[in-house]
Amino acid sequence: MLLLRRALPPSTAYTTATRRLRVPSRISTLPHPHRLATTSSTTSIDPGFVPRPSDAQRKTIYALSTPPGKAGIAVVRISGPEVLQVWKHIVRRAEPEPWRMERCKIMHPTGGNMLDDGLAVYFKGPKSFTTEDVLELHIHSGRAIIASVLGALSHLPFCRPAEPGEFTRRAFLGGRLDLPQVEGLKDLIDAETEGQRRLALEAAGGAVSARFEDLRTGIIRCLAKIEALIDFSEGEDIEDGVYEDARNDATTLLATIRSYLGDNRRGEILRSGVHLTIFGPPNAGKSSLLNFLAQREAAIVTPVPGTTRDILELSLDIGGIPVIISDTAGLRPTDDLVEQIGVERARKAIQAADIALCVVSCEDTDATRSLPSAVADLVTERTFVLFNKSDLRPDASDNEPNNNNGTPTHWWTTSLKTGEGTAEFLTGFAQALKTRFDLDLDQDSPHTPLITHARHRVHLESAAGFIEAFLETTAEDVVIGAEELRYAAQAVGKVTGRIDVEDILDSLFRDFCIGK
Ligand SMILES: Nc1nc2c(ncn2[C@@H]2O[C@H](COP(=O)(O)OP(=O)(O)OP(=O)(O)O)[C@@H](O)[C@H]2O)c(=O)[nH]1
Ligand SMILES: [Mg+2]
Repeated sequence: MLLLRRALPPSTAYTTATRRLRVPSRISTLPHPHRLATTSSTTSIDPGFVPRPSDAQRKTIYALSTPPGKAGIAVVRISGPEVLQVWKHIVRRAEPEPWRMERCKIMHPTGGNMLDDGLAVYFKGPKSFTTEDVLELHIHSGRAIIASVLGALSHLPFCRPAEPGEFTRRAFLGGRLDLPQVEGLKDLIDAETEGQRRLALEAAGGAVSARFEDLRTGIIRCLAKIEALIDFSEGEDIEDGVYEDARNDATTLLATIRSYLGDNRRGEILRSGVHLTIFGPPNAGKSSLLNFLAQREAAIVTPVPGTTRDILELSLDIGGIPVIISDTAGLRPTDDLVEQIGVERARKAIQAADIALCVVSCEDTDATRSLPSAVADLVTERTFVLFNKSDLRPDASDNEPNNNNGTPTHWWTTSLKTGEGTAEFLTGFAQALKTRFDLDLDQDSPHTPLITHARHRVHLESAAGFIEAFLETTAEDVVIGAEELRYAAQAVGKVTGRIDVEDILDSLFRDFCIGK
């Protein structure tokens, strides 16, 4: 049996621990929009109503939720405590049956004229997107119809137009979404490639939050063991090896966090795009390659070496991966001031890139495929190489590139003029990108990167720092150790917006096995 030395007198230790656990900024205790004060008088639509409530008082918001313009359907979303009043004045029917779509006439609340013949569905809170009462009006999408319906809603004194993102903000405040889900929802709407869609869907669905929450729960379990040591007075016994258990758990948690942090920024890259810089000697076909990838004449191509001077950037989808490609000036010594600046910019772009693709003309290499001196030092085993203009050197070998800095792992031979080798290049290049960034888009969630936003990384870094600090403490300093773990849990909780550990601690303490 391990007998514990108390770090503080019993009463002090208990109150200190209890007080520390009460984190006042608990998100879930924020006033729920349903509980915000509204008065029955604000529901009046008497035109002579004085005074009109301020925007801040008008809790029912409305907005067009679909893009404006001509289309089959537009959806106007209304959320807040006065939704049933909106129904009464706009749809003019008896109370709606929740979650059931109803065909209805959309009427002007004061004018009495019909605005459109559409559909309406009422989502009774909290089973709605915002957790408030929500009404969706499905109307025909045309500028005049949309304007008339939004104009009609503006006549209701208890309604106001929603601020950007306000529906999602209410969903967050109502506890319907946490921060990674909010980020995921935004990323999902912004997603332009398959990879981005999958990543964002996972976050929006709550899987990312669940993984962060597992991590946080793990830290709190560890903390619970340390708190147990603090709370037992001298002479009381507790299971053997609790402190060692906590240290082992903390070591495992630290390794897990470190493995998330050492992900080569896969999630951030997949979300925001791989930065790829095309470089090489002048006239090798760099701009031709950019145009081939973009499937349009984005860059000027001429037989004159030194055509490209500045950096030209394009965003493309290559095999489901978002890629931001930069075409650069050909690298060569030059007296031309403008070209010198272009070459300098090219060098900086190579350094800043996640990946670089060196384009070399087959004419500029020999049978051993030595790379031209202007680029040789910039090509390493992490650079991809494209030998272009194979039509001009039908005898060109298929050998690997020969370089002083290490042999590139991926290279291809093409003629962008005849199209020879371009299909193999495209497939191989997309695969090489996936391999390089470990982005296997065909795999299911266990492979999905956890960190997709810089703020996730910041909070995980600080959690790792606190766990390391805990591991540096000894059994004599359990109170300080507990504090470090509590900070670590809070740091992870900041990712999801959950920073209160008390609820989990309570339940863990209840279940915690104490050998007495
Ligand atoms: N024969 C042949 N010509 C090509 C091929 N690819 C590009 N070209 C030509 O090579 C010339 C230079 O192409 P660019 O794409 O402008 O080359 P670049 O590397 O961007 O050149 P700079 O911008 O001057 O550095 C143009 O006349 C292209 O039409 C190819 O595969 N075969
Ligand atoms: Mg060019």
